[in-house]
Amino acid sequence: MTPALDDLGSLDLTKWIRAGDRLLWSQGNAEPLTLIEQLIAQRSQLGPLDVFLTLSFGNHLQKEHGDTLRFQGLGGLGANSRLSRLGVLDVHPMQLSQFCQDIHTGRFPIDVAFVQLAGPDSEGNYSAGLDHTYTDDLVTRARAVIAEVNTNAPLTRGTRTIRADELDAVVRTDRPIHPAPSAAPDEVDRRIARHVADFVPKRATLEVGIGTLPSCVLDALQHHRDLGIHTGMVTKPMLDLMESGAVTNSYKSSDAGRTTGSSLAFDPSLDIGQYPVLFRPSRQALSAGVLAGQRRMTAINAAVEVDLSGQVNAEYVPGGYVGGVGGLLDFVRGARASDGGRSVIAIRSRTSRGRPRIVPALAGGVVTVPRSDADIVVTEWGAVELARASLAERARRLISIAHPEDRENLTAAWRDQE
Ligand SMILES: CC(=O)SCCNC(=O)CCNC(=O)[C@H](O)C(C)(C)COP(=O)(O)OP(=O)(O)OC[C@H]1O[C@@H](n2cnc3c(N)ncnc32)[C@H](O)[C@@H]1OP(=O)(O)O
Repeated sequence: MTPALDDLGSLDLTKWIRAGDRLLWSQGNAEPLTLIEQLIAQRSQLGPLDVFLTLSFGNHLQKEHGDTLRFQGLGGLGANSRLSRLGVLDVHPMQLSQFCQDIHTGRFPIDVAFVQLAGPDSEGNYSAGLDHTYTDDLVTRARAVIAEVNTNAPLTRGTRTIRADELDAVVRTDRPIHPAPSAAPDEVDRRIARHVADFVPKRATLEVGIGTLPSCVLDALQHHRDLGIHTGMVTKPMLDLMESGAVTNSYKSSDAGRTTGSSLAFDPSLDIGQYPVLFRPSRQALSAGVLAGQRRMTAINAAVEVDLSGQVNAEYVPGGYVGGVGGLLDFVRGARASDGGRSVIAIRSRTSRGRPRIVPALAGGVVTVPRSDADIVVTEWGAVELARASLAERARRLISIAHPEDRENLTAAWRDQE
């Protein structure tokens, strides 16, 4: 029988957490902030703990919490980049599919899980709400599962619901959901989006990464028809395309008629129950066979930088991690293995500080996508295809879409490398 803890005052984490434990919690909009605050408050009573971080939108963790909490994680995704730049985040470079599979099998053991849930439904069961990425794996595998049920989290259709007797403790809250950061697209983003849209074939199944650029790409697909979506995070622009008829999911090879995702970007104006969306754990959604089996799987993702041979860094900038492997390599390889599929890496040619993003050598030598997996690279200056091109041809093509003021330096650097 699950203890009902109606207010946080009755929650004493020392009942469930032991010194040396590894903790993992729901990610993105689903971070259980009440439980995290309680962990921070009680940390000195709990002893040293490994806190494993995935995607975070809030700045709740501070360097000084490192007195007891050892921060580890998949990278500098979202707000975790701050911890990396402060030098207190130990990164595990893992593909998201493998990470979730390893939690599921117990090869990457999690002792204590904090999960944000929605519900209960009319039968008394809970939904993973905004994040199905690894919630099922945590509930199945962790020694202790503590749930924060948020009345603002929507009930979402997953592959299963969570029974009350699978939870060790439940805290209820009506605190607002922490929003994802958002930035308005500018003309450069729109130019990139138009180039990307040219590579989206009829009846393609799309994966679109998160961030300003990918949202802008979705806006550029308004005149397409009968597209499908099989992605990581489901966002409002995707649901808008479902309403307009650009996305029908009719030609998908699996989950036909439904958009497939693993998490939902929270938007208080959305009634997600009205849309045919199925949320699957990432270990299923990112499985190589499922992605390769999709019709014209088209993966569209951002990156930090691309080198002249087509290697992609989506993780690291001088000074720390700002991204991670995430589902990027899973989607790139799945798209390339799919019949008629394409992988598009879309980047602005320079950062906001004028640093080139097409470079002779990647920062810190960090390769997220090997050059043998390169397909299409797009900037605001155009799009080039790298698959089946020689190294010399790749360099020539990539220099042609670099910022015009960087092309001479890049050409000289390439000659030096030859
Ligand atoms: C479930 C799934 O995972 S689905 C698949 C999608 N997931 C992935 O692709 C995982 C890997 N990708 C990512 O993490 C992200 O897409 C990123 C990091 C590559 C890009 O994310 P964005 O939000 O567009 O990053 P953005 O371009 O704003 O860069 C983030 C920071 O790095 C800096 N930066 C970016 N590129 C560079 C560069 N080449 N040199 C120096 N700094 C750079 C930016 O200036 C910015 O810094 P700031 O926060 O101080 O302003």
